[in-house]
Amino acid sequence: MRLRLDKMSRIPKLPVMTATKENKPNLLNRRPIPRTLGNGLSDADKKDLIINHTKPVVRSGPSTAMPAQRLKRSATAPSSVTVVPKVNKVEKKVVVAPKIAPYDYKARFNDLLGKHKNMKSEFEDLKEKHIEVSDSYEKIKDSVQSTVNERDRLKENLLKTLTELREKSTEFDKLTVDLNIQKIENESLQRKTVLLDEITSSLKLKTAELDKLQSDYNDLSRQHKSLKEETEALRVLTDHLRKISIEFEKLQLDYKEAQQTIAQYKSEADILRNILDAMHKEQRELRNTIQDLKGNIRVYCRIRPPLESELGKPLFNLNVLDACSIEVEKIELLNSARKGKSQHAFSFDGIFTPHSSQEDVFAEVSTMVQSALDGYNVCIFAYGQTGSGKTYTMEGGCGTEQYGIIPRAFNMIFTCMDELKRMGWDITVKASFLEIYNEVIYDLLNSSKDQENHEIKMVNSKGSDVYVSNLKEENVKNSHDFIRLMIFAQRNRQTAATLNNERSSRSHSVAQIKISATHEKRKEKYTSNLNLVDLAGSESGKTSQRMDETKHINRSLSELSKVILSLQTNQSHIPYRNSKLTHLLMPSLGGNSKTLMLVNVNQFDECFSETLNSLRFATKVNNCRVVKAKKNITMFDS
Ligand SMILES: Nc1ncnc2c1ncn2[C@@H]1O[C@H](COP(=O)(O)OP(=O)(O)OP(=O)(O)O)[C@@H](O)[C@H]1O
Repeated sequence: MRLRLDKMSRIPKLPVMTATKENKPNLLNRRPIPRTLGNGLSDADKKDLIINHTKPVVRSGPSTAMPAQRLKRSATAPSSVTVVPKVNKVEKKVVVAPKIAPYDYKARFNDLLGKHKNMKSEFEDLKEKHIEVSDSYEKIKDSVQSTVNERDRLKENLLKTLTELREKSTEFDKLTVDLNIQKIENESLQRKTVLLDEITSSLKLKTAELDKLQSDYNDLSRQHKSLKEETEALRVLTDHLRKISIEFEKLQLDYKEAQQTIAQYKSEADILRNILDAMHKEQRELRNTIQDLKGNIRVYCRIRPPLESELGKPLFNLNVLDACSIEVEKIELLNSARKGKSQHAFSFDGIFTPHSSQEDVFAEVSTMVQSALDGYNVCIFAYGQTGSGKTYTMEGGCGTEQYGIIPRAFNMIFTCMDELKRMGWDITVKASFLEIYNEVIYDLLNSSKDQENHEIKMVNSKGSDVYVSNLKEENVKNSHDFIRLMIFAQRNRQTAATLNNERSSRSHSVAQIKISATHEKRKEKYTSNLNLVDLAGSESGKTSQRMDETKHINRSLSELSKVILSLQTNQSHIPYRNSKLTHLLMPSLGGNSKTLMLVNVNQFDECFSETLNSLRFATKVNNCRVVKAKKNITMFDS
């Protein structure tokens, strides 16, 4: 904008022309051009010329002079008018006529005629010239007219341009003024902008400062508020403290008294703890003495009730004579080989009738579990023919009420462990599950098909303890852990049974629990093994369809019976190693252990002979009284 204005300012200002009469351009003021002949002759001149020619004129010389008036007029003619071509001067030959006598009229007439003739020709020339001049005049007139028109148009254009120029100039002036004003305003605005910028930046600084101050203020107010609250709380606390300090002083007195009382109680508690320990010891010893008196091999008989599906089956007579004796009786049909009555009485450490619950059974067995906790090796096994209730007795059914000896033993161990821990014992429990099938050991905690080779090996050179190589042994922290492991082992056993047609009935299943206890204070420690065995069905070869398995079972069961008999008769050599089962149970069957056998029987007529066999075997075992069991307890140095 400024650039444009600058450019405009360079245009020279034109004088402002007002259309007054005086100021009008000369073009307008010019007088009309007088109509003249081409050489500037007026009509009067032409008349003069004709008259003069009619008069005899005596001329001293060729007359070239134009009439003065005509010359004068020519001089005033505007210079701008197109130059009119000069009229050729009529060249007049001055002929000096001979003097004619005044009387010679004829001569004079002839002379006049001559003159007339000359004049006429002259006139004709002039006339031609007049026409010529008239033509050129007309041309000039036209040209003048067009020039005038052109001039008028130009004039008009000029006027228009001038007006426009004047308008533009006025506008330009205005714009210049506006520009100057704008410039001034701009400068002032710039100054104001700079000022405003400065003010803005200073305002920003101030705002930031204000914000900081505000946040500081907020912080301070918060602090003030919290301080106020704290002060209030402190005041309350101080009041409270004052009260407490009064109470504290009282309490201090009470505390001193209490300390004295506690010291007194402590010494009494120590005495009591010692008494309790002694009592525990005595109780344990008494319990074990009772067990010793009862015998370290104890045998119980459990009679299984018929299941709903078996209610129609014929039963033989089974009379429970007292808490420890039963009588079985079968009346043989008259046409059978053995006619007559077959009656047999048996005595054991206890009899569990078909009405005895799992709890009843465990109540008797629990003393054995307690012995394991006291540091004795214990072996509990269920013996009997297939389907007599061995697995039910050892493992049980669904639900806690149906729990058998194994889960109940574990629950008891963990309950007692808490008490033992309170008494200063640190106890760890490990469990493993195995199966002996056809004299081969299978790890029931290993679900892989390819089982490793498991061998029974000595723990030490004394040969008092054994272990099974490559057998998984799980640390058990609580009874849930144990139940989980037991279910896992049961599933593995069932899978093997499905693959190997009723294998579970034909294999011995052993749950091994290893208890390790340490009493740091007393420097006592012991380990004990609790073997819970579900033996294979004890069918005789005659009734069994599967001879191979039966042979193995019967061999291991007869080896078990041999071991028990050797123990009974105090033999120097006990044939533990003759079967995997006796070898494995060696630490729990020897002199340093307690054994409990549950002989399971059922009352079906068809099972009479097998029942008799089982009861006879159990009687043999029951008659066996091994030497007094020894605790595994030892002392250790810290
Ligand atoms: N005391 C009992 N009360 C109720 N049901 C019982 C009892 N004893 C056993 N049973 C039931 O009898 C059936 C056979 O028992 P179980 O499987 O324990 O016999 P088993 O001797 O272990 O047989 P196997 O040698 O084939 O393993 C099972 O259904 C079991 O639940």
